[in-house]
Amino acid sequence: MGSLDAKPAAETQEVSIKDQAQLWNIIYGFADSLVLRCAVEIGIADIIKNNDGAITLAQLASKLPVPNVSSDYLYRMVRYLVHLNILEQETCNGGVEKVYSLKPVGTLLLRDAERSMVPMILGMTQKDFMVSWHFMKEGLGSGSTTAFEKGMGIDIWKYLEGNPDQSQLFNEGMAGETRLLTKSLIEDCRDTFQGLDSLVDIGGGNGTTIKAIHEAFPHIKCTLYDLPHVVANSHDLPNIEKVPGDMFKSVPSAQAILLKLILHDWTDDECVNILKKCREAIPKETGKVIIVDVALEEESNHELTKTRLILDIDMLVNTGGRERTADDWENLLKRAGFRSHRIRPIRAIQSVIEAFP
Ligand SMILES: C[S@@+](CC[C@H](N)C(=O)[O-])C[C@H]1O[C@@H](n2cnc3c(N)ncnc32)[C@H](O)[C@@H]1O
Repeated sequence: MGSLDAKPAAETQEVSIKDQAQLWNIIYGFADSLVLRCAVEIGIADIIKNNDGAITLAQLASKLPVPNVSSDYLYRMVRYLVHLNILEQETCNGGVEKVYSLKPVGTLLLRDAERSMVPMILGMTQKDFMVSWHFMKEGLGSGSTTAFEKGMGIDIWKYLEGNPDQSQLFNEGMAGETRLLTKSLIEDCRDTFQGLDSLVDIGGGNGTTIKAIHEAFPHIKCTLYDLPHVVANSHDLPNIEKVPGDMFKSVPSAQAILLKLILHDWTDDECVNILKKCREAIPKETGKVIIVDVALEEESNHELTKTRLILDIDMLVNTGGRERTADDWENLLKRAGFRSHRIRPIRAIQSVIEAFP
């Protein structure tokens, strides 16, 4: 008898309270996102920081930008944030009063912190960006149309082009979210950049990444390349050339090309198209394409696997792209005509994939 036959019928298997609770947690997963959004909207993290790092509920209520705060409502929100490991709760005055401070994750909710995730939280949880998740079923049978397009009637890049405020939030969100990633990229892959004389960051957003690379390696001639409306609103970038354009039409020439969080937005055929253009834009002997994207290990129990799989679903729903396994990368790079490549893990959710023409 095969092992499949050995299993009892599914409906006769024991189901525990724990199983049921697990499903409740999944059903209400959106509560985590939206309690977080509310915490950001009312600025809890900054209020705590500006109160010397610790605050009582009454103090917090008095500093919120909301009239007549209900202390019961606020307490229950704060209690949930403690449970989410965002706030720390301690007691003082002989255990009578509770005092709240920021856990390390909570510091990512500070508005002006270098690695703030506030724009990303506000961007990803705003109503327009949640519509696509309700169109997953329609996306399933759609061929080339994403759930985002099904829900919003327009693809994500056109939507951002027509909504400057959302576009700015998205670009700031990407920049904030990837500051830690860029730090790991620079620190863990110094040898990748050290010998380069020129580098183009394709789809470089508001220029945060290329600016950091230029600061770490000032000898490299750096270029930011992105869609015209994105380049027009990018940071002031001394000594960095800005080139507006469409990577599906052409890419500027350089010794190396950086594709950071780009290929996961596109289908395999679209990636092959982009990668072929990149291969033609770099020198055959000394050139390379530096890809920064997830290298998915589907079977792994690694602590970051869930995050990587969530990002894959995000790509599935919103951009039509995907997160890729080592085999997927190998196939893609072979199809685009690259001679060899190596995947380098860094201290990040993503890895670095160096591809040689
Ligand atoms: C997910 S963001 C990544 C931004 C940045 N590389 C980073 O790591 O934060 C994708 C970027 O690709 C850009 N993009 C989308 N379509 C493009 C195109 N056809 N040509 C050039 N850039 C494009 C977007 O404007 C956006 O800045």
